[in-house]
Amino acid sequence: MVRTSRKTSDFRESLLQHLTYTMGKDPEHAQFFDWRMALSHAIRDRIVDHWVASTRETYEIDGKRVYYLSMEFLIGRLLEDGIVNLGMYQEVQEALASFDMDMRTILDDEPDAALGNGGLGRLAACFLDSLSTIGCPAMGYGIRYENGLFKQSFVDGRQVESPETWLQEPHPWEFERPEVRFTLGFGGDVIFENGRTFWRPSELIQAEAFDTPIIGWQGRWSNTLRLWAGRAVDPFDLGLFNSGDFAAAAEHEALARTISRVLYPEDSNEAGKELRLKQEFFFSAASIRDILRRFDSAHDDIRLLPQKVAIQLNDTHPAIAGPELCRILHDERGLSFEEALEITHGCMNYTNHTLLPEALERWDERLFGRLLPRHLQIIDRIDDAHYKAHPNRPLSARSDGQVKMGELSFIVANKVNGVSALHTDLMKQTVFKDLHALHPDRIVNETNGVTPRRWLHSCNHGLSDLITDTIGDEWVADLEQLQKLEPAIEDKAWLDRFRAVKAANKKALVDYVATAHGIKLNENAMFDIQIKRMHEYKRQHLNILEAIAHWQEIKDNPNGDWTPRVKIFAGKAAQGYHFAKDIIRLINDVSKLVNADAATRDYLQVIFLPNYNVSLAERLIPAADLSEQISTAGKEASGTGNMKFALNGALTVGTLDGANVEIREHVGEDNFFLFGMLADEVMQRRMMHDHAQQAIHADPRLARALNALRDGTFSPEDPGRYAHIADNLTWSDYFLVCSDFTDYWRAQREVDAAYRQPEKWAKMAALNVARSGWFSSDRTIRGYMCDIWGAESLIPQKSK
Ligand SMILES: CCc1ccc([C@H](C)CC(=O)N[C@@H]2O[C@H](CO)[C@@H](O)[C@H](O)[C@H]2O)cc1
Repeated sequence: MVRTSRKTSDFRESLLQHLTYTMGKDPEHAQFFDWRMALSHAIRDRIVDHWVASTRETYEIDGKRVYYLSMEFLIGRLLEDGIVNLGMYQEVQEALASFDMDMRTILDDEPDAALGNGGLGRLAACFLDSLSTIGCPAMGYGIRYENGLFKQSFVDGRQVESPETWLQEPHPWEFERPEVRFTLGFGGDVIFENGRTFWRPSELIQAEAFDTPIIGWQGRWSNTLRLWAGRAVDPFDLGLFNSGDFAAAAEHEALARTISRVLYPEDSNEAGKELRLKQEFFFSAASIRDILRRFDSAHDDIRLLPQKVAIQLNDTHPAIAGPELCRILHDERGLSFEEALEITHGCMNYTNHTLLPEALERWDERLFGRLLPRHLQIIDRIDDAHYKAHPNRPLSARSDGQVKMGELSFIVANKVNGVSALHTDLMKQTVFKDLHALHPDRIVNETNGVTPRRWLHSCNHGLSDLITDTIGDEWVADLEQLQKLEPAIEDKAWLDRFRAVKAANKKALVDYVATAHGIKLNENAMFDIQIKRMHEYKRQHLNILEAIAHWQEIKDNPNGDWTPRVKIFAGKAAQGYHFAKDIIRLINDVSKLVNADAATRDYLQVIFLPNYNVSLAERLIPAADLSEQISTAGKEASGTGNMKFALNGALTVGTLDGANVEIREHVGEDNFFLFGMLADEVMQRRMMHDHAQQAIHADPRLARALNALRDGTFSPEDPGRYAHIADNLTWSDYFLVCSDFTDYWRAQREVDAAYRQPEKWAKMAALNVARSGWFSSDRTIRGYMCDIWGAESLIPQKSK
């Protein structure tokens, strides 16, 4: 690929250069794809300069490096992120306009990198943006899935999944690193020879690195995201090919690629599948090898490792990295086991993201022992060492025929953290109660955050410009400056501009939904949005039950003084999670009936948008009036969507769960619609065997709504379709939908009343914006740097 000059100062020229020499097209014949690729390369050129400089500086300063190991990075699109972080939005817009190209059209041509399921994966992506913006030398390690999270479409209201083949077209944001390959093993046996123990794996595979630069705000620093792809040790067997067995000849390559072929779509139910464990070991072991190779290249005393390396385990999925580091230090480098474990302990840290029992990884020891025989032995020795240190409290990672990755991560880790204040407290009181008693200083809290670059500055230009006009633009990298907006909120003219911004965002969403789905939404209605993975603890079924009861009330009194609402849902259900899929179908069936109901549709519309992903969230959140954060208290570890909505001027109707608690503390209880039982009340209520029947008996609205599920109102062609949902809610209702219904209804009516006072509502919404600065992932990362990693920023910090 010959290029005369790599980068001209004039961006338009650089764009044209790449269209011509990188894409081999002239403006007259170029497709959107060609323009996007040319634009991506022109932006990438400018990012690479910062990347190379940051990488060189990291080596020179040789400070502590952070390694963030995650099975998921829910990145979304990267082009606009690069343009915005380089501060080139205007310049790019003009350059494209000079070729009569619309920037939005080009940006929307990019596929999402959907390498994650939900909260955990998106948090990892926000963290990468903040690590670079702060200038903390760090590297993300993960898997380069050829297929991201499945595409969702609806057939007769049912979720249908199809492969997400984001890599079928060239991906301009990655650099293949053929020189960075590690050979890894599985299976085999453990042999003991002249005093040393060796693992002799029976199956070998290679991990090849693909690097993506992660540029920070104003391009002051750029870190690397290194994703591993499976490759065969010997990809092609010529002998088999010549014998005509063509498939067998290429089998090794196909088998090797299987390991990085697809993301497991479960987001809170451990599959326990062998391939999943192989994926976890594959990327963890390759990352440990790469970390040691880099350390060895600049240091010759491995005992220094904890001073130079901090590893963060994003949940238990990479937990095997602990025993793997131990194995290498002991088996290969000859350190005593005690010393190997001490060094490992000094480097490793673990973040827990869920208390759901079904989401805690517990591997069958036979499967584990067959795949990783030496690691099982190492884990036993880790348990022995822990037992020796705490003989009176036998707590082990391996027990009852299982390898418990939560316990293993806790025992190996230096610091363990939860992701919201409530969640961290519940960790100490429940899943890690015994271990916390043994290690009272190990658990710390680091409440989640979101990057204000993508989730305000980039996705909500109207609000971003209004804020910058009012307080300058330093807020983008110092979000707590939003507080400076508070005086302006008292100014009617300012509030009118704030309201106009929200109205414009709602109009834009109405146009998008009309174009993409042919549905005309009432833009003057309240936009009430619940977008997140489908799960019973997130209670999308409580939301739709309230909508049904509301619809029934409007039908009773169509001329009543109702507050018009549009209820918007979006979210994927794991393939095997049938109850969640049935809730999707119910919402689509309710939507079909209610939206066609002439008597009520001016007051209530319901819509379920397909294929929820990062890019759709960037469209929906700026247009939201109401944010639904209605999980059963004690179940949502934190939530991060809740933060994005508050930051974009939506009011929250929510329970005291996860980070809702801290959002309400920051924005003020008058600016938050609270309902529902507290976490400890939930435990109490669940003790009652008939808690749901009692609730139904006490609330005729609830009873009537449930009857509509049973009598086929929403499925006349198949009346019994939703009886099982009504039965579940009546006879088990583990997530207390019925017991919280009445209070939820009460809160929603308060929401209606508040929305009918536009000034009051706008003030409450603007105060949510002004007081959400603390929920920046920059604040969260500074917490990790200080409390857990002991890492420093390598770029001069702006003086306060
Ligand atoms: C093994 C299957 C599996 C896969 C993913 C997970 C994740 C931990 C689930 C997840 O995404 N948890 C969410 O993490 C967010 C970031 O901390 C929190 O804000 C959410 O509350 C939490 O549900 C559990 C189990």
